[in-house]
Amino acid sequence: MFYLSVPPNVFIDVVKCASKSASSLNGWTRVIVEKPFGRDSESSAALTRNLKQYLEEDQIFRIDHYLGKELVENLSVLRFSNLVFEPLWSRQYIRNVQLIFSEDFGTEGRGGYFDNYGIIRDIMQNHLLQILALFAMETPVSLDAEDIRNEKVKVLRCMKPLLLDDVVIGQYKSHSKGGISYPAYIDDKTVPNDSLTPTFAAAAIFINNARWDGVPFLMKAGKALNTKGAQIRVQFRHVPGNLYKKSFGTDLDRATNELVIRVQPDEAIYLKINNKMPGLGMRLDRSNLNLHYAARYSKEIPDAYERLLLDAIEGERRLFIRSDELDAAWALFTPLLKELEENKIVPELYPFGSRGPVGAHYLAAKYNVRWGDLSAEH
Ligand SMILES: NC(=O)C1=CN([C@@H]2O[C@H](COP(=O)(O)OP(=O)(O)OC[C@H]3O[C@@H](n4cnc5c(N)ncnc54)[C@H](OP(=O)(O)O)[C@@H]3O)[C@@H](O)[C@H]2O)C=CC1
Ligand SMILES: O=C1O[C@H](COP(=O)(O)O)[C@@H](O)[C@H](O)[C@H]1O
Repeated sequence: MFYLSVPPNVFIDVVKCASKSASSLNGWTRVIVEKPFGRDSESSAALTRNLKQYLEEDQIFRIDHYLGKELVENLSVLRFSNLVFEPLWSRQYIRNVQLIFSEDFGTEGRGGYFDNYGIIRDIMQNHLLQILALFAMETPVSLDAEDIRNEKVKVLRCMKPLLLDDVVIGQYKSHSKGGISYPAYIDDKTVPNDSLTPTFAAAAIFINNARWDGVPFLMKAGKALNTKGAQIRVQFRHVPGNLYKKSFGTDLDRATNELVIRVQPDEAIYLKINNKMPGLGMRLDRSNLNLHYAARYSKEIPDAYERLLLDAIEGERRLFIRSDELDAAWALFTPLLKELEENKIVPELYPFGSRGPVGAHYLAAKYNVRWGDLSAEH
């Protein structure tokens, strides 16, 4: 097994040499490829074409380490093995879904790699989109790798390519707090000082199928923000004819159920519900039904790469990206990326350590959504 932890410009040479001089004669030869799998549809297709000169598709293991994270693996279990969730998993009950990634540090010396890609290619087109595909796909025929990947491809193909109007980009600027000064993205020595590369992006994605028609899937990813984490938030619709409407005042959104899958840190799955506060009066409260992993399990959660490497050794392809999945993913983002770059769209600056550009709030508001991670009681 070869793990290509090398710069992408040497992928093909390494694969060529490995397949000609070091492939197994009587066992198997597999190659794990790290992202970036190209920069857009064309370069990704060229990379696949070149790899396939030397390898069959089933020898190529394209890694997306988010698929190896415990709570991303658990997504299908949650959906397909609990009667209470699957019937609610559609436009009928779900108002919006949010996929949120944040880091509280900047590019810190990795700007050379990052500046050529930006946050949309670094996080959204792969990690967040993969989670979205698993979240939104139809029930697969079985847990077999091909059955699951078939469903992921189908749902990716139902998504509408992203529109510039549904995207906000940002870039962090320097900021001083408590006597400490935090650098701007362009202060990174490996980044050109006129770089327009986004370090933050928010986007609204729609899925053109019977299950999800009209439901906004909002993605948000950023570096140098106020927190580090990754989460999936599912905001359910209002209760029709709610008998307790008066108790919620004018803000009915606060009263809707929300399912939160906290991928990291401090893994948890919790459901926000309304309940009566104990006492003689009738006052309502919001509480969490909480599966908190650290409290429930004493066993350490394996690192995503541990799981994925073990799967590759065992020939299990379920958590690796098939070439048609990759094509479908690039088809969604390539027109947007081209438009951003050709028109030199200027990112909105946000201070290092902040909650990101205000544009992200306007984007959410356009679809009557509030980011769940920014609410007072998230
Ligand atoms: N670092 C990151 O944050 C991220 C990395 N990745 C991907 O992960 C992989 C590894 O990243 P990273 O460790 O940062 O990469 P580096 O650029 O630091 O290179 C990793 C290795 O590649 C070897 N290498 C470089 N050039 C050649 C060459 N011409 N021929 C043979 N070997 C070469 C280097 O060997 P030597 O030390 O001998 O020079 C080094 O061991 C890459 O595919 C990258 O795209 C993806 C996302 C983020
Ligand atoms: O692939 C990448 O992921 C890391 C974040 O991974 P995590 O497991 O620490 O959440 C990100 O920092 C990097 O920019 C990106 O290339």
